Amino acid sequence: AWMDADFRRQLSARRERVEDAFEFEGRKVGRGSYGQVFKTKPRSCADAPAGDYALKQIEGSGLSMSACREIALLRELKHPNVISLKQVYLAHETRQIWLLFDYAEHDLWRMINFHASAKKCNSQVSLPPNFTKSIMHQILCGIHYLHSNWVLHRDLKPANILVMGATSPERGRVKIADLGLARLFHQPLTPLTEIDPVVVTFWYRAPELLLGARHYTKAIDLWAIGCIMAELITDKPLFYCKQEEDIKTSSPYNRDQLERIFSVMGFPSQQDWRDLPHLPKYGDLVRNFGTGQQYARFSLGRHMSRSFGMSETSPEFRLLSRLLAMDPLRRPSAREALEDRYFLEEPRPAADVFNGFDIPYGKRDFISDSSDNKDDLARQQQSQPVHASLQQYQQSHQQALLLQQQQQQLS
Ligand SMILES: Cc1ccc(-n2nc(C(C)(C)C)cc2NC(=O)NCCN2CCOCC2)cc1
Repeated sequence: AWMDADFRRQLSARRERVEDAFEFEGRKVGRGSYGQVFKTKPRSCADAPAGDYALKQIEGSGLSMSACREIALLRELKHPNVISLKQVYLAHETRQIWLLFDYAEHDLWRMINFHASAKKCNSQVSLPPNFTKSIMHQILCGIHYLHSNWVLHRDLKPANILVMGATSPERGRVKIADLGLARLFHQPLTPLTEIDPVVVTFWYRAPELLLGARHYTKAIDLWAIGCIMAELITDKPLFYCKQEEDIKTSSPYNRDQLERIFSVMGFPSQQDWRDLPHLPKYGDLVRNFGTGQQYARFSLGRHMSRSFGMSETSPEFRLLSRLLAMDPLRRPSAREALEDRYFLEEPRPAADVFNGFDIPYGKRDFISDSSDNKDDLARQQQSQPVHASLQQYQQSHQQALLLQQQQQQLS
């Protein structure tokens, strides 16, 4: 071995083991193709500050390409709205890699599902008037930081927008993360469904990607942020499209997803999107949709005003329509979006997106090894979790609230 055996023994004896520093038995909160995540607390002997941490055990063993990329990328990045990597543990015996992060109790996927379910049974949840504005402001700040460092996210969706919980010193702060799945391949053309049986969702994918654009761009991230803004306002995915089971298409062209986008946005004219005819899949588009006359009367303004009573002259709508420009060249940069009037007028965005309001969401459930966590699978599909019934969801939520209250009384 290249290293003196005695020196290796010394290093090994001194190396801090993750199981010695953290308690994580039975505290798994997430699992997917990327690995698994535990909610942990440092043991008294550890030198980590008290509080909750997320321990991600990377799938596979040894320094895989993705592990290398995640560590190399995260250790360079430091911004309040981007998840921060606290520590890396290399278990030499098992060649396991563990990443330590701050723990985020909430994420937009669970939060939006909670509001959607509450709406369905007419039990309104009170939220600050600047709730959407605060979340949007922090997402754009985080993405502006990433884009300034020439880091593209490529897979922005509600599940990847984490929010710190009540017990965190950063209560109500947005942290952009990437829980994996789309991370292994960078080219937009690689069929992700080959690496993971879980169907990937196209609801947040920009139209140019669906029409064969060969490279991710910053504008692709801004489109996804527009989709997230609409979903925060309406509690429904703007471009919701049923996922055919195990789509094996290797082409990026997804007719149903494009159909959904056109039925909300209208069909892009030559004036709207000059470069459209130069996209690789333009031929398929013409074959499937012709001149798009059937979408002539559709527009985002019509959709948002008819379905959600949103005024087309409101600053909120104007920013939304800028972000959802069909032509990527017409979408604002993150900085230009942050300078939009929407963020300058009252109520101003807050550092705590809950603005001191009680946080109504339950804590993350621990998942057992036996049962596949349908929530986790649904989250990866970014499709709505299939709750056997709303009552079941409510009951489990009520139980969670009750348990939380009992725990608070005990502590
Ligand atoms: C291969 C690879 C995978 C992920 C990343 N990646 N990229 C990001 C940016 C900076 C773009 C937001 C974040 C991560 N990793 C995680 O979020 N990791 C998850 C952290 N979470 C886990 C659950 O608990 C909170 C922290 C990079 C490369």
